[in-house]
Amino acid sequence: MNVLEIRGLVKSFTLHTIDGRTVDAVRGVDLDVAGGEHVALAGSSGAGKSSLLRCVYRTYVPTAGRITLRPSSGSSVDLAQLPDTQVAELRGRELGYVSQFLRAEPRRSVLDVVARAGAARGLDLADSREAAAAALRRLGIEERLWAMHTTVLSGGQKQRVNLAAGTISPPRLLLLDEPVSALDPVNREAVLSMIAGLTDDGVAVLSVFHDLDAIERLATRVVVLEDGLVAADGPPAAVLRDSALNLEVAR
Ligand SMILES: Nc1ncnc2c1ncn2[C@@H]1O[C@H](COP(=O)(O)OP(=O)(O)OP(=O)(O)O)[C@@H](O)[C@H]1O
Repeated sequence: MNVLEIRGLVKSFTLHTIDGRTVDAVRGVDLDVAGGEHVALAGSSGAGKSSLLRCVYRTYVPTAGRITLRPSSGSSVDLAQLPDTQVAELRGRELGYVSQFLRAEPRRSVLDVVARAGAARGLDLADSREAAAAALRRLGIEERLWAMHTTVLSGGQKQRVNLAAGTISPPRLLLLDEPVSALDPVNREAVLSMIAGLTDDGVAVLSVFHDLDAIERLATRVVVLEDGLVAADGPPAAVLRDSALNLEVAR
């Protein structure tokens, strides 16, 4: 069953500082993601991949189109039209987003940051701290780092804390924007297996990886964007080897 159905999605930006010029980042995209499916967005720089993810998470308000999310209970909602307060509620249990950057929280410890994400997903205080500890162990964050402030972590540690927070109590739909870009090979491997496990558990995943190997290993489908439009949609093996699509995915 589809967890996410996007129809006719358009996102345009008006550049007020440059003569009010308009940039059309997403120009009419249709896309479905079912539970237990991992759809990877591919395509060259500026094709609209991150803008599309941000429209689904509603960091960006879409210019036109529908983004239907089927929550675990209750009726479907159109994320494109939903009031901000209801979007905030959905960002708990239903909708998760992990970008390559950890939002700086100067006075919070690593454990707090992850536990707060658990609380936002509806866990009570004790459960959220326990779940945070489990998530940090899963991501290989040593216990000696848990009391530290997130600002002092290395790039790779920050990225793993971010992943721990994003997956502490897996949402129904997980959006990933280059989540392994700062990781060393060992940690990258651990994170890729964890993401594969989430898909096996039925989570719907929509991702951007600038890494062909990660896409081949994790994706059940690849959607190639070109200039804000879908240029291809199919199984990874077929789509990634279609040289005509001129994929600029960094290895
Ligand atoms: N906040 C914004 N304001 C203005 N233009 C934007 C904004 N965000 C994205 N764009 C523009 O939209 C287009 C698509 O950008 P987007 O970041 O979605 O592409 P992408 O496929 O994710 O690229 P990359 O692989 O380089 O991250 C680009 O031309 C970009 O400059």
